[in-house]
Amino acid sequence: MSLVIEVHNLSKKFGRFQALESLSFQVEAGDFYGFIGPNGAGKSTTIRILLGLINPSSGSVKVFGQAVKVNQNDLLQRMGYVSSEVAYYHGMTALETIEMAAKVHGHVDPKEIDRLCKLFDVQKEKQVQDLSFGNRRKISIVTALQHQPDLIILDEPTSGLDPLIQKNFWDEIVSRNEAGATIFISSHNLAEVQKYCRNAAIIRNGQLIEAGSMTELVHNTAKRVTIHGIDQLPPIEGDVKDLIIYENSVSFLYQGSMQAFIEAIHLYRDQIVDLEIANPELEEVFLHYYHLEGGMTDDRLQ
Ligand SMILES: Nc1ncnc2c1ncn2[C@@H]1O[C@H](COP(=O)(O)OP(=O)(O)OP(=O)(O)O)[C@@H](O)[C@H]1O
Repeated sequence: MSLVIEVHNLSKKFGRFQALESLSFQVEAGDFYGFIGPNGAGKSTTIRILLGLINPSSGSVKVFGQAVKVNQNDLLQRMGYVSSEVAYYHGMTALETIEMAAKVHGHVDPKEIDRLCKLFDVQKEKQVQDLSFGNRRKISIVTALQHQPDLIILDEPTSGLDPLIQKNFWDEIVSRNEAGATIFISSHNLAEVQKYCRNAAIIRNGQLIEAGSMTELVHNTAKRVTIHGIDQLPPIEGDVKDLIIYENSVSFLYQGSMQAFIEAIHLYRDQIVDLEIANPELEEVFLHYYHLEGGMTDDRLQ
């Protein structure tokens, strides 16, 4: 399988601030890849480097096997990008803005513009400065998709979109992925990432903390255990977090040996009426990583 994105030892400094540090990950052709991390983790900075909008301080970035800066124009023809913030030239309508972007690409089918505008309910004749945030975001989605890119990079694409448009958006992105496009998405909506992405990377303070398949990310961390019939935590050896004690049940995240767990709950075998062991939601996995020692401290100013 060929690689569409190769990020190797990438570092970026803004003055004395180390925004990215030795970041490495790869995205294969046809993947649906999630890029997650809290505010300020370095997601947009990485994406801007991938697009050649800013330069790395060190390390290398390749897209479709080519150095981004060397072949930027050719590469951008094959990429579609929805940025986290949208700004357009005032005095132009939504349609004029979309058509201007189409001219830059040079090979956009007007019927496709029309289809996408209908799908996302774009207010074509309104001036961009008069549009709401969500309606401006729709322009950015149409301009990112209209030229049938092979790589679609989405930075917080659904923020500001109403639920109906969000659904249309995901249907469209899934069908583009099924047709062969590679999707790279940064999002704070972890339910969304878990639902659609096959692989993901988690970054914190500019560093990669985990990357792998969505199944591995969710399975290799703690399990969510709920025991019905008792109202105290059995003496389990292992890592127990996020304990919630209800009137007649306990629920917690457990990471440790299953044998130790079974031995501990065996002591309560006469009281236990039901037992649930589930993989946590991605949101719980995310919190697990961010509450590791030192997780929230940001000491990147040097
Ligand atoms: N041009 C810049 N000059 C100085 N610092 C910057 C610049 N751009 C980004 N940063 C800093 O780099 C860090 C990473 O920013 P970035 O926008 O990549 O984070 P993010 O993960 O996309 O966050 P969010 O989820 O809030 O969008 C932040 O602390 C930000 O303040």
